[in-house]
Amino acid sequence: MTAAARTEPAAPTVLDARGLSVRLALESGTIVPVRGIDLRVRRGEALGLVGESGSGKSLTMRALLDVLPEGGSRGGTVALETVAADGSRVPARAALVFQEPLSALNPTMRVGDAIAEAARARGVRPRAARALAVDLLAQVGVPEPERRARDWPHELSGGLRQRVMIAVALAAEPDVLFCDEPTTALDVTVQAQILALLDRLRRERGLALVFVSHDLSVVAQLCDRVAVMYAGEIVEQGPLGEVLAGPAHPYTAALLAAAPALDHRQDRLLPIPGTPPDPRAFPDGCRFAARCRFADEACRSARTELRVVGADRATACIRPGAGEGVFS
Ligand SMILES: Nc1ncnc2c1ncn2[C@@H]1O[C@H](COP(=O)(O)OP(=O)(O)OP(=O)(O)O)[C@@H](O)[C@H]1O
Repeated sequence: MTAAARTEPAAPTVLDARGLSVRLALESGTIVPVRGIDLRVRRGEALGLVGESGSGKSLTMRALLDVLPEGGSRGGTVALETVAADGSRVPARAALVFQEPLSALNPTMRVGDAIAEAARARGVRPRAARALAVDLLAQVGVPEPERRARDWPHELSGGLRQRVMIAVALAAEPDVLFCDEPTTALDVTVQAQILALLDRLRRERGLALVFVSHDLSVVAQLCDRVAVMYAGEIVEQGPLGEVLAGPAHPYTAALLAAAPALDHRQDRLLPIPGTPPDPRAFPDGCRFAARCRFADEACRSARTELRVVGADRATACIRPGAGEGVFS
């Protein structure tokens, strides 16, 4: 796989979020851990949403799907629909793949039945749903699919379980597949196989992917575009190759320097010095300023809005490119 753009420019939009924010009502008060998120994903495109733990990736994804935790509400607009050439709008179907399939798969259901159930939820008849389950197991690379369809989730390895989870997701015939750290729990060889599978599915089916990860080098293997999150905001967005070659935000540059080598000799993220701010007390101005070696007074009082810095590229840094080359 390469990071080259593979998406037709004219591919229709399937997901369009504008000014998305998340508000959480907690016992200790209300917080806004995510704000001002603009995201657009086209058919067949893979968008990576990357950032450290706690940056708001999962809440953003849950807000996009309107499945926020208790006490959560979203602001802004989310259009999960395809816009045809004639301008008509058709709702887009979405499915979700999690990090830990064992907790997502029903332990009392054979894996074939779990896939068939997902197909039946969109009206497929029982016999056809069972046949589809075996077919989907084959499509996601599960060997001996007829036999494996009768297995229980706990009988499968982590990699096979993740393939089953992807088959469950595909049974819903999604236009957009949301993946939340789907390979984080897997060893690097199996991780590469699952990424290759997701890449094949999007090419064969025109599936759009929203791929959430803390690991930029994983995102780099799969995605055409990347949105970098920090402290609940997108701080940089653009085509993957361009962002990697010349990060326009010092946080992206720091993430890049901390990312495991693309050859996976290193399997964990090296921490960036300092810690992200608490959503209960986000600072005014640039939220990365306290950890940024280029920050000055202007940064601490600046309005951090994404600014266009090139074709299809945006950064929230008021000095785009300040950290370029310094962290690497
Ligand atoms: N139910 C909740 N109650 C209180 N705070 C929450 C809740 N869910 C998320 N948060 C807070 O919102 C912020 C964003 O969380 P989120 O889970 O979206 O981050 P993330 O980038 O997905 O992190 P991770 O990679 O660890 O999942 C964090 O500071 C988190 O502590």
